[in-house]
Amino acid sequence: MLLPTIQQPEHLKTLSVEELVELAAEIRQFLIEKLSVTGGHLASNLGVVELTLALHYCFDSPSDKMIFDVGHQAYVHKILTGRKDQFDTLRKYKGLCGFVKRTESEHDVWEAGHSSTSLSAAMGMALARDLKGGSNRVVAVIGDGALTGGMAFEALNHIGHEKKKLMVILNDNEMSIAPNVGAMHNYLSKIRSDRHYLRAKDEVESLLKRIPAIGDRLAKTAQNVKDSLKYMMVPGILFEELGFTYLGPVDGHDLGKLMDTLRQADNVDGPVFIHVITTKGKGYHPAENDSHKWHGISPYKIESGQVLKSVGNPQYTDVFGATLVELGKQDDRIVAVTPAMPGGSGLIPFSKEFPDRMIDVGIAEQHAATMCAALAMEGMKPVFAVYSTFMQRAYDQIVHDICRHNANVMFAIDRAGFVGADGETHQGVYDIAFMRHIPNLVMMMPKDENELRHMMYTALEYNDGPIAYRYPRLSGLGVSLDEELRTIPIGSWEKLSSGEGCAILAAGPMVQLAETAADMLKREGVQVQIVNARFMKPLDTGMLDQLATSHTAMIVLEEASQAGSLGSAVLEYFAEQGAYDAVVSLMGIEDRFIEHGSVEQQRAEVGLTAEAVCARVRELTAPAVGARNKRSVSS
Ligand SMILES: Cc1ncc(C[n+]2csc(CCOP(=O)(O)OP(=O)(O)O)c2C)c(N)n1
Ligand SMILES: CC(=O)[C@@H](O)[C@H](O)COP(=O)(O)O
Ligand SMILES: [Mg+2]
Repeated sequence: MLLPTIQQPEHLKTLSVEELVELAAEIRQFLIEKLSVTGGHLASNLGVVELTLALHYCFDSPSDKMIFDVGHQAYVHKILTGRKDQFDTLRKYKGLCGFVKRTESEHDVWEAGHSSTSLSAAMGMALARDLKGGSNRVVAVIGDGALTGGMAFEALNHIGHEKKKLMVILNDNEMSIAPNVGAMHNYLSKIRSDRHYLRAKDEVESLLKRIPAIGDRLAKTAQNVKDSLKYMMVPGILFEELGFTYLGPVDGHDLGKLMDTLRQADNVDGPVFIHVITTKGKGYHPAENDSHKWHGISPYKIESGQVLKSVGNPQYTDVFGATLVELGKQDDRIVAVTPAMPGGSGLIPFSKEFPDRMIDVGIAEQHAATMCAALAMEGMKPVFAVYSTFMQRAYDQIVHDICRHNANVMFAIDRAGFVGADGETHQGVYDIAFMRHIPNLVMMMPKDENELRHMMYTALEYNDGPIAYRYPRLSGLGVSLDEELRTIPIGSWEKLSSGEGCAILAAGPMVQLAETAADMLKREGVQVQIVNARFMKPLDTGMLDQLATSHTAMIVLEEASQAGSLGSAVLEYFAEQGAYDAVVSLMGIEDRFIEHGSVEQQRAEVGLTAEAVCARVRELTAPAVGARNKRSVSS
């Protein structure tokens, strides 16, 4: 066994290629075993075992900067940099992060989680190196999916212009999470797969070398022929034309070839684009067979590949997907648009039913948003199906192209709230704050999966501009689903129980949390009012005015950033009304990033628990405090 001897990358340098091959097999087995218990991004990491070994064998991290795009495929990097003993805590609360993490190791030089940032980071690090007179290498590993992200093209354009010495390694496994899409993908496929193309390239190149330099005129012609033939035959001509030296395509599982190519790249004085061909899920049959499913996987049985999914109620996402099919049958104007997340967003059923009305644009949230605006202007009913966290990429397009045009776009915002194991880069906790202040937008969140369906129908029937519904990465409550869908009056909240003293305004899963707290308080003889504050915009100002007089205090309970979300909106309202005696207490997420763990652990960390709600109610309704607070707004 070689793996126990590898504590740091330098331990690799003494190994032979044969030993590295053996080590690669051990690492694969390690990943398959560990992730069968913890879950994680198995397929992506199985695909980069040899590539990561070759990188750490040939180059010298951390002085040489190794940047992993998205960072979900950095488990091998973590194994080789002294963290293999922490893998039992992978993606667990206070355990090993599932992405690159600077606080974990000096070898982790760039964090991500969101895709397509690695090339910009590489350019920044190369620029800084040169300004400081440094000589370290800068290497970015980017997947073919991440390469479809607009930022990557912006960086390629700039890198090719500046011609800084750096390496871009394209890990091309033909997969994003789902099969990759786009013209770039098709171009890469041509390079990847056309054997004749590759053989001809060698023949042409050796022929060209034999053309003797004769007479100026003929030599000029010969050079033109050479250039045009090169244009046809050099596989990565696109990248060459952008100013890179293109190397490849190279077998990403052949350690010898990989190392030769890295050494060749190292001798190039300028930007190099290395096209590496890998198999996502390499070495584990179930993952190779279905790398979409095994991109991010729950714990599983190694022998059978059977996933040990917890049996729960249908996920909100599944209810969204099924309801969209129902609505799609009623209205052929509905077009679903996803930025590379057809599976995660629950759109596979819709794509099967309406293949030409489910559009996967690749990792291109900005493009998706603006395209939806145009679809709406042309009379379609676009559904922008997007994770809250990834929608952050499209803020300007939402303002500039959707809301300013008052385009009738429906936002299906999934993963709203804490997301659990993906942690701080993926928490869906900012979208209320960054959307509710945009003119023309309506925003709502259902208390359960049945209300989600009614909200989807409400959005479809709403023709006055952009409308968003947001829902969590959770199982539903198991409530029965109404056959008949009805519209919900825009801006209407819902009183769920009666009570005096304190009213709890809650949205989404926080309604259930409020109900748990209310049951606990009832045992103390305290009856609180619960309100399903299901519209973030517009607020139900009529109910707010009523509550301000009928109750002594209000708590706004939300799994969102406390700054700028629903609680802020309520405070703003009362301040605008001059209702300074309204006692409003906010319970949301404080001003910091919340790392990976379970959703329950993340809620507990920020005090979103039934016990904390009870304590807040007691505090607000205690006679002395109530009177004192009459004059102020607490939060
Ligand atoms: C901005 C953004 N949108 C969507 C995602 C979700 N996402 C995570 S990994 C991934 C696919 C990445 O494909 P690729 O870069 O080819 O990596 P592979 O897993 O194939 O190695 C996507 C779409 C993301 N991380 N960031
Ligand atoms: C790495 C990445 O961004 C995606 O794989 C993400 O982890 C998917 O999230 P879900 O598991 O919530 O679909
Ligand atoms: Mg890929």
